Amino acid sequence: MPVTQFSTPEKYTYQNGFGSYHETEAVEGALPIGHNSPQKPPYGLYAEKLSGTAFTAPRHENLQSWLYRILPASAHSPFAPRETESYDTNPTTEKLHQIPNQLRWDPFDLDEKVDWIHSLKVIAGAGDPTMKTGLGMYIFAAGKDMDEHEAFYSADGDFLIVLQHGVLDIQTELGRLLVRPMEICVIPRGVRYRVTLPEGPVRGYILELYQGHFILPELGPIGSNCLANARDFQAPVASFDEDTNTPWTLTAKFAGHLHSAKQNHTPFDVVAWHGLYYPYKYDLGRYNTMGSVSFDHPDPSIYTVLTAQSDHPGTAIADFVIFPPRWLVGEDTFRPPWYHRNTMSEFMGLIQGVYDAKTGGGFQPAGASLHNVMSAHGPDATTHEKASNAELKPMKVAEGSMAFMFESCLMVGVTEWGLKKCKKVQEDYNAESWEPLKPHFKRPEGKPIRNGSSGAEGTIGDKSQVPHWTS
Ligand SMILES: O=C(O)Cc1cc(O)ccc1O
Ligand SMILES: [Fe+2]
Repeated sequence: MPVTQFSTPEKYTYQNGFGSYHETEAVEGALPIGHNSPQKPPYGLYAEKLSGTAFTAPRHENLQSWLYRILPASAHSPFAPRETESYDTNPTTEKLHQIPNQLRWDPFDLDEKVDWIHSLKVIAGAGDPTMKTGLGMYIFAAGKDMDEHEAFYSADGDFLIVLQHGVLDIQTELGRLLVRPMEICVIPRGVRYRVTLPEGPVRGYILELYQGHFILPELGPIGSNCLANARDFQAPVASFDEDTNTPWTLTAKFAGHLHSAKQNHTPFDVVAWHGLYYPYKYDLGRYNTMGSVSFDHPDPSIYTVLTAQSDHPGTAIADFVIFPPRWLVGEDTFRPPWYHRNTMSEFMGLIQGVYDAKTGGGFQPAGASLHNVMSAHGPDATTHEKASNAELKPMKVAEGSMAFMFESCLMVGVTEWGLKKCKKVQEDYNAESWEPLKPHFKRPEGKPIRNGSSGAEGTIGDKSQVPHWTS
């Protein structure tokens, strides 16, 4: 797939690299040299540290940045609870429905009436932000800019934002990010930002990671490149406003609830910063997709963009996986995903196009599905019929399409909103997808039926079973 080439408006300048130590100054000389916290930082700025990991986290995990700003982040009034009755994104305080059903949702509606903060609806989750465990999955749909003088942060986790519709202009303390169709971004815990909508309503999905941070997946035998390449991740450069005489509201999401404080200066006053803890974005069109060039359908882990590992290596609290346009060439292969049950839970969404495992029409852009721990799933009957009879020439699939998956080792509960209030759950998901599957088994004539007997016959060494391309 050709790499997307967006031209970037001047206001948005980026520095490239995932996990890179970045430094940036909007005014030359604003970054102290050699020091982090001189007695008097340059130009009368305050030095402030923003820690995304414990001070003592091992070096390879340690994430922090030094900010040089006009006033420190602490210069605000005490927080007061806000909309406490109506606003709750904490999966432990809302009743979660733990159900083994396969679930699928119709496309979520755009909502012109709400701003970014009030657009966040938890659909499913596991764990607890107060214990820094687990994750929350959100649908967002907003149609209004945040108030001109309001900034937001989540103390609960890192936001991985998967945009499905529209454009997000995100002014963060560390600089500006313009997130466009087919781009994703990550806003780390605590980073303050304001979202405006230059092209009208927006919609998408969010994974909030209550524990740890995203990293790039290991490449193993693939080698040192491919999948999402580090150089394609873009962090903002420092950009600041000078405003110490305007009332601002600072709104925090803390344990799933909103709290607001007042301050008389802009939070976007960081003149320079350096470090490893910053927001970033990534264009999914740059993903270098790998696949089988011989036979069989590989595990979808080969499509991982970002992963957040549990304490057990290889087992993710959250994998962000995409299904980009790609060539399928497998010989004698059922090419769509196999039927399966997974110890991991799989939440899927569709940014655009048609997902190649669900060609029956029920999985639509802006919709979603959840196949929880051990909930059986796989191609719908329409897809099975097509794929098991298709001529196996090289074929480009998912052209113009982008499905994705949030995969987690945790069993995820579905919120009251997700199961009922949103009114998008498809009652006929199973009836449309798998119940129409027909048995094709034909008992071979003249062959003995073993049924547990200790017959010695087998296929090992039977030349007629060897695939034609190896014989
Ligand atoms: O269930 C799904 O559609 C996601 C998925 C895709 C794939 O190619 C292999 C396994 C898998 O869970
Ligand atoms: Fe699956």
